[in-house]
Amino acid sequence: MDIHTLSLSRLLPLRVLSFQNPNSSSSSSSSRIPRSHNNYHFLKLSSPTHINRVSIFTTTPLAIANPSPTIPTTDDSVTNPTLRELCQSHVPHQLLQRMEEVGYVMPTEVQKEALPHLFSGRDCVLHAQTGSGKTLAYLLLIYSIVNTKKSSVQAVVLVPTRELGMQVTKVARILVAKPTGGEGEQRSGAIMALLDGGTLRRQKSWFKAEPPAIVVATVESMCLMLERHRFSLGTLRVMVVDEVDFIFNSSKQVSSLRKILTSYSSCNKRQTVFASASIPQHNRFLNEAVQQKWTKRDVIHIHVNAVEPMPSRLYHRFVVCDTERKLQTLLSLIQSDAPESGIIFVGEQSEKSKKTGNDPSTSLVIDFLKTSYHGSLNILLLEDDMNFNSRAASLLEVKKGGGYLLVATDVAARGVDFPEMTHIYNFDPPKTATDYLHRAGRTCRKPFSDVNCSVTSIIISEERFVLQRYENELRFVCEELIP
Ligand SMILES: Nc1ncnc2c1ncn2[C@@H]1O[C@H](COP(=O)(O)OP(=O)(O)OP(=O)(O)O)[C@@H](O)[C@H]1O
Repeated sequence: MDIHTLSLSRLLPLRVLSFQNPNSSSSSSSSRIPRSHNNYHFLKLSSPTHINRVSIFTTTPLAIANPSPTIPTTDDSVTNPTLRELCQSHVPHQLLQRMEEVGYVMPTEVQKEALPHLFSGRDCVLHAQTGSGKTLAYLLLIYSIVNTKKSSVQAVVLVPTRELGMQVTKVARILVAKPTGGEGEQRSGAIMALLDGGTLRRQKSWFKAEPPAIVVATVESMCLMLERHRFSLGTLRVMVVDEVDFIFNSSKQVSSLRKILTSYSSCNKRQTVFASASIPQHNRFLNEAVQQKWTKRDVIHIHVNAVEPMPSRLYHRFVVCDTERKLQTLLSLIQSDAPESGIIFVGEQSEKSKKTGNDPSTSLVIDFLKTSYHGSLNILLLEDDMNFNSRAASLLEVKKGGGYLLVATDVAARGVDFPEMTHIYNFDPPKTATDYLHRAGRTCRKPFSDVNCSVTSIIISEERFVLQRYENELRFVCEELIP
């Protein structure tokens, strides 16, 4: 078996290995961890104090990361290429212009490592931090392959939620919009979002009359289209599965995804990309991908920042209180933090709790904030049980920019980009370390920014050990806030 794993932080020469103690007065640690809050003081460290944070900076590409040997050079365009330089002979000129206009000039780490492999036709598993720019990496591959003027489906992006689908579609459309002063126009309808919900029927007939070049679809919608023979994968050149671990873990989606991948495996001339910030047991996954022929044998695993799966500008805190004090504690935190925008994650209501007629946590939090919070942030809700129009309306508000507090279930935890987000609150604890990672990853999403963001878990004392497990697994340190 010929699977290549490029775990950059393991393979690259480690440039800096720094151990920082938040009690030290070094400027780097103090700039990272704000020390004073109106109502809270950091009094206690929850983990051993001798190793507080391990930051590993891996900025030099290794020869092994490239398909051809690296020739040592002092030329900056080789060691530090721009996105234009990486994409030059692959992506249409107009799109490069547009990309720069939008603000994508320098590649993020995962883009720098992945794009040469993607352009060379290799199947790839993109495994990199939340907010590290995986979406742009696979969209650039798609635009290097498809002819948007042609009426046949050449690329499919599969996503687990409608919200993520809307976002990917938006970025895909922004990239092919006419650049200022540029020439030519894209075929309208070259990109289609095939997401569950109201417009699906209309889209199906449109799909038949004039197939789009690129389809962004939820797994279930795509499976339905295939089963009803409204669509075949025969013309496909590239398939991307975003948040792949989530889909494989979802009892609702996994069998549909397997059907799609099995059907796709018989296509010729195909390229496959899987993406996520978390791919537990990735070696097993890669083996299965090859065995099931979802990918070619030389699939490449691009693992960026394997040691530090969450952005290093993110700092983690927790506060312990009684269940009855949780809402009040949340309010105090919001008042002292004064977030630009924040998400309050709450657990999904169990079937049992629904049957007994209890209110879901989301309603409790929303109702409490609407009566008790008197700040300027707009209070919004996003949860599974909302109808599609209300979900879309909340997302639209969020996408207008900062200035909101979004009360959400984990439906908002995967892939959705909230660039203005500065604070995450876990009102209910995440169920797994992976859930923690994706919730926390909704902040710090401006790749080249140095703004600090925080994630705060409000827990009862019995939940402390669960958080400790997440700290060990994800290798971060959580500080206790004492009210
Ligand atoms: N090269 C770049 N330069 C500047 N900004 C970028 C670049 N690439 C991506 N971004 C921005 O970074 C943010 C995060 O990107 P993106 O949503 O693709 O991350 P991701 O890796 O898919 O995250 P997740 O794992 O959470 O899905 C977006 O706002 C995007 O516009």
